[in-house]
Amino acid sequence: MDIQAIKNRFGIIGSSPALNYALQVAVQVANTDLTVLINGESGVGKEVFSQIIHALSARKHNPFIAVNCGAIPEGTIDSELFGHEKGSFTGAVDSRKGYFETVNGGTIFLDEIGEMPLGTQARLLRVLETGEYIRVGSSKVQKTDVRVVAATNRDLLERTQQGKFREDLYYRLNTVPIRVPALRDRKEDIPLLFRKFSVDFSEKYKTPSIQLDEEARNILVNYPWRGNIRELKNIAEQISVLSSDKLVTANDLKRFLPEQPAEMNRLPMLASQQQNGDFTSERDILYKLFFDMKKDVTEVKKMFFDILQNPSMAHAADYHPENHVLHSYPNTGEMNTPATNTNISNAQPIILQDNKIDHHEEVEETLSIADKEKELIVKALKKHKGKRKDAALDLGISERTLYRKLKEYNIAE
Ligand SMILES: Nc1ncnc2c1ncn2[C@@H]1O[C@H](COP(=O)(O)OP(=O)(O)OP(=O)(O)O)[C@@H](O)[C@H]1O
Repeated sequence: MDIQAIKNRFGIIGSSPALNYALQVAVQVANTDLTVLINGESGVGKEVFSQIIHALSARKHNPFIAVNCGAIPEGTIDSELFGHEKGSFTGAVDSRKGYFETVNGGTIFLDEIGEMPLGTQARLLRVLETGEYIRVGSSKVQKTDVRVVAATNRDLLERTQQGKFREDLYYRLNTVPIRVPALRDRKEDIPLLFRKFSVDFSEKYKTPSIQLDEEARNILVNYPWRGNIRELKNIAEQISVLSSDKLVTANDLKRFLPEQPAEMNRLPMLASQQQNGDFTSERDILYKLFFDMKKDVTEVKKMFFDILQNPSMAHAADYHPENHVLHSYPNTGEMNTPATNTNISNAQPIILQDNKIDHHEEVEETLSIADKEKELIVKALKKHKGKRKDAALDLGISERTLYRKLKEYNIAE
């Protein structure tokens, strides 16, 4: 089948040889029942390969399901994949079919296979080799006919050496490997993707499509894109929404790229516009408002932390919110500070009008909730030697939420 037709059908942008080769392999292998292991960094677009393989196979009229092994807690993954019997564990009030049962005849895409617990790997190996599986809490062997396409952004061979991934399963899965190249290894695709996303977002947000000047284009092409296409798409969306000037210069672009201070990344246009004291659209004002509100939330959070650490500060006389001017918003003109004086690029720390407690220095460090959250996540993972389950427990969030946040903040483990 023609590769260009595949690209059109699945919305795949790019013409680099490495991408074309990966697509060629996917097309060739689709109509066999071979197990496929898709390899590539996070955000390179592995999932669409599994869809292509299913759609071009004889199973195309049967179910396809994508399961993210990294997002399912260890305690429930066996039951989700293979089902369980009533009463097999606390909370199993009914028996339930697993995906290998419901997808019988179709394809299962097991994303983040490297995160699969060892016990589940044993069950998976069995189903791959014999088509047999057993529901959790049952002793009855059942049969299924499911094709497995797996994906990982990890070095699975290294995981086998660490004892975290079964070697026999690795070789079983790796029957046909497909390597989806990182964006930095297919630089020629970057401008094409950016253009496509810019057009998509201009339609979505009903704004004129953004364009890059030559210098900006060079920066875009040479940026490392550790979050790959997902990151490029996010940046294109941010610029589409936030940039008032539709011809984006190198300086404009740099403000969006993560090497720059986080605050500037999020609100680049406001910073430049405010130098003129001139807000030109309602949306700009809204963004400014959100930004100020976010700072205030940070401040309130900090107050609580301070109170928790030092309960004596909680006495009414010390903390009456009405005594504190947290911030002023630009929209009403009723606040203490006129909008035009509020310059984000020179954003002053929020100073509580409280003469007993001076938060000045600490507040400067904690302007962004996102940065703080990211820092805590990295700390927790380090503390628990990369064990997501323990890190999530320590952070007081679910593994699923932790997983989402790792993606959101592009945290490599
Ligand atoms: N070639 C492409 N053309 C256009 N959009 C793409 C392309 N490849 C991926 N995308 C888009 O990039 C985003 C990331 O893709 P996807 O989720 O498939 O990556 P992934 O490699 O599976 O990531 P992860 O390993 O984190 O699961 C998606 O929004 C997807 O639609």
